[in-house]
This record gives sequence, structure tokens and C-alpha cells, in this order.
Amino acid sequence: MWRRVARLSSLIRSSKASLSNQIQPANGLQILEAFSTEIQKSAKGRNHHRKKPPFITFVLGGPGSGKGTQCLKIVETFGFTHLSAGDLLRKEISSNSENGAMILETIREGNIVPSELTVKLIQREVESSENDKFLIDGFPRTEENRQTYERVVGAEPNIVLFFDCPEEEMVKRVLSRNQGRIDDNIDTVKKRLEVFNALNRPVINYYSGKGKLYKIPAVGTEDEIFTRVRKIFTSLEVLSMLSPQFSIPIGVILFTLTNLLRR
Ligand SMILES: Nc1ncnc2c1ncn2[C@@H]1O[C@H](COP(=O)(O)OP(=O)(O)OP(=O)(O)O)[C@@H](O)[C@H]1O
Ligand SMILES: O=c1ccn([C@@H]2O[C@H](COP(=O)(O)O)[C@@H](O)[C@H]2O)c(=O)[nH]1
Ligand SMILES: [Mg+2]
Repeated sequence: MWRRVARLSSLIRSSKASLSNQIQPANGLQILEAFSTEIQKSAKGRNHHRKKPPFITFVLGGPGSGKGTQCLKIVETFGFTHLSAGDLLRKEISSNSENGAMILETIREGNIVPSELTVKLIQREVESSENDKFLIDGFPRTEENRQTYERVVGAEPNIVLFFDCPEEEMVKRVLSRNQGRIDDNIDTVKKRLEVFNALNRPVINYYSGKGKLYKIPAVGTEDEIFTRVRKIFTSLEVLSMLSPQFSIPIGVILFTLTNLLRR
């Protein structure tokens, strides 16, 4: 254990050294990012073929809150695979699958597609991917969606992001999106907001109660919002890389990181 702590300290020293030629003093996030880079360098060349469940992030928020936009940035920066439940359903429509007509009508009305179908589409994508970290965007929409996912997959998500955006702003964004979506009109948007408030908020509250929810204020420029998101994933990346690599108790890791950030 102490040898591992010594190695952790040595990584911290390398991270600080890599920042020492900066003109400005490094801030907490920069230190954490340098630390994350050092850990990744130190992990190269080791054998990490452990079989473990994928890291699942549910991405929630009302229509137009910016889920898809932020997911693209997370993919670019942190290497996640982005699975938008809405996109998977739209793909079913355009591939003329047997459920296509039913899905089209459901989306047009702003209602929710049966859980089994959506879970099957998500599960198929996760299982056929070689990646081990996923953003599941726009799912679960209802408590029934959530329970079906957890029953079929046999696991809960690791974390849940909630993009918290005022309704007025969401409506403005959806109506100026211009991507030809059949549900981007004022009547369907009103219905989607009703469905969001009645059925999706309980899911958000459920994960909040479980301590898995990260609520992100979703007003501001895309980059301002991503700065908030980046902090979350940078911290998680450091923790997730440290924990299996060093087998150090999480308390020791948190203590070390807290001290690192204070200096
Ligand atoms: N911070 C922002 N400020 C202004 N416009 C934004 C911002 N983020 C995203 N947008 C724009 O708002 C629209 C909706 O964004 P996006 O598609 O990411 O939302 P969403 O949460 O995925 O919506 P939906 O649930 O309807 O799929 C897009 O046209 C996008 O370019
Ligand atoms: O899990 C889901 C996700 C989506 N839907 C339906 O699709 C539309 C559009 O979803 P976006 O996330 O906005 O792209 C949504 O309004 C639902 O009708 C679903 O049924 N289940
Ligand atoms: Mg979207």
C-alpha cells in the first residue's frame, strides 16, 4: 500500500513539474488535467485487459437543453461513445423497420416509445461497441424506462448528468434548430415539455436521491457550459484511473487529491 502511495506522490510531482514552466500559477482544473495525463502515461505499456462493465452516463434535460451539443464535446475530449435514444429511434424510422410507423407517430405526438424497444436499441449498440464508456442521451424518459433498463441490463448508470435550462430558453432553441425534425414545432414542443415535467423529473429526482446526479446550469454559451461539464469528467477520470490502477482506498485518493488542489 505505501509503495502505491509513493507512486501516486511521484505522479503528483511529475504533474506539478509539467506545469512549472507556466507564467500564470496553475489553477485546480489544470493541475487535475496534468495529473490525469501523467496517470495515462504511466498506464501505457501495462496490461489492462480486465473484463468489467462499461461506464454508463445517462444524459438528461428537457427538449433543447443542449444534451446532444454537450455530448459531442464530451466525445471529443473524453473519448465516450454517444448514444442518443432519439437518434436510435429516428434511425429505426428511416430504416423502415417493423416498428418504424409506430415510432414516427409517437415522436410526432411527443409521447414515449415502449421501453423494451428503446432499451433493446441501446443495449445492441453498447454490446457491439469496443468502447467501455457511453453517454446515453435522452434516456430514461420515465420511471418505467428506468426500471426496464435496470432490469434488462442488470445495472444502474454510474452517473447521471442533468442539463437544467429554463423553459423559455429551451423553446427558443428548439424552434430555431432547423434540422427538419418533425417534433420541432410549437405544439409538439409544448407536449414534450409537459411529458418532461411529468415523467422525466421523477427520474432525475430518483438519481439525485441516490447521489448520482450532476446538475449543470445549461444557460450560457456552449463553451461556458462545457467548462462545467469538463470539470466533472476530469475529476471522474482521475478517480477512475487511480482506483483500479493503484488499488488505493478511495479515502486516501480523495485526501491526496484535496491536498494536491490546495497547493
Ligand atoms: N448553450 C447554447 N446556447 C444557445 N444555443 C444552444 C446552446 N446549446 C445548444 N444550442 C442549440 O440549441 C439547439 C438544441 O440543442 P441540442 O440539440 O443539443 O439539444 P437537446 O437537449 O439534444 O434537444 P432534444 O432533446 O430536443 O434532442 C441546437 O440548435 C443547438 O445548436
Ligand atoms: O428514450 C426515448 C427517447 C426519445 N423518445 C422519443 O423521441 C423523441 C425525440 O427525442 P430526443 O431526445 O429529443 O431526440 C422524444 O420526444 C420521444 O418522442 C422516446 O420515446 N424514448
Ligand atoms: Mg438531442
